[in-house]
Amino acid sequence: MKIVVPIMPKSLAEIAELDTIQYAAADLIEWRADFMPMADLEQAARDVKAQFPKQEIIFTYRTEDKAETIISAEDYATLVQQFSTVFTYIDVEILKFSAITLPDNALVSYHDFTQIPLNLPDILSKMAASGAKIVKFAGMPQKQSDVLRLMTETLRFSEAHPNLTLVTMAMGELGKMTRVASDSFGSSWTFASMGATSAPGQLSLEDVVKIREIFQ
Ligand SMILES: O=C1C[C@@](O)(C(=O)O)C[C@@H](O)[C@@H]1O
Repeated sequence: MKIVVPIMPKSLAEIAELDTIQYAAADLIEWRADFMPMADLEQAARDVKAQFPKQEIIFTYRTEDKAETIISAEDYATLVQQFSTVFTYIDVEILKFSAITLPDNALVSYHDFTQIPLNLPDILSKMAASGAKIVKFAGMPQKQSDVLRLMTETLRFSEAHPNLTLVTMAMGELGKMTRVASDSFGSSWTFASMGATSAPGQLSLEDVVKIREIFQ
């Protein structure tokens, strides 16, 4: 299981202040660009790359969880085109922006902040049908059986699509175990935090590293 650590800088100054040595154990860095003013994104992209010269970086402009992130489909598509060539992977909310032309390094994602939907297999199938090589789902369980269902459906889907990199997690307190047990149910990556979390239930990078050492 690869460990992804999100960074969520709100300004160029915050990028400059990042203590990047602390991120050494991360296999991948996720730059959550949606916290930055749009006008600073180009410069910020250069600065983020300079801060993490040796690590693979995912560019993510999340719109699903923020009512205030209002972006037109055209502007979102422009962002995807512009930054897909700059970073290792680019997160694309494909079910929301379905008209988009996916770049080769797209990682398609869908989030449900209220539930683990009963049609999770359909959601995964739709995302896989986009042709992306990496498919990610994060949902909010309401009960323990939701967590088990996410794990069961993930395992089933990963076995049916062995060439796909599948990434799933249950958010919140109930879902914490999915963040350390990814390998055992067919999810390839887990997201861990450094300081502030970018989603409820994320464990710290330090804790995930420890747990991974015990499991391996
Ligand atoms: O898609 C994900 C997963 C995530 O929502 C999580 O639950 O850890 C955190 C986000 O930063 C990332 O883009």
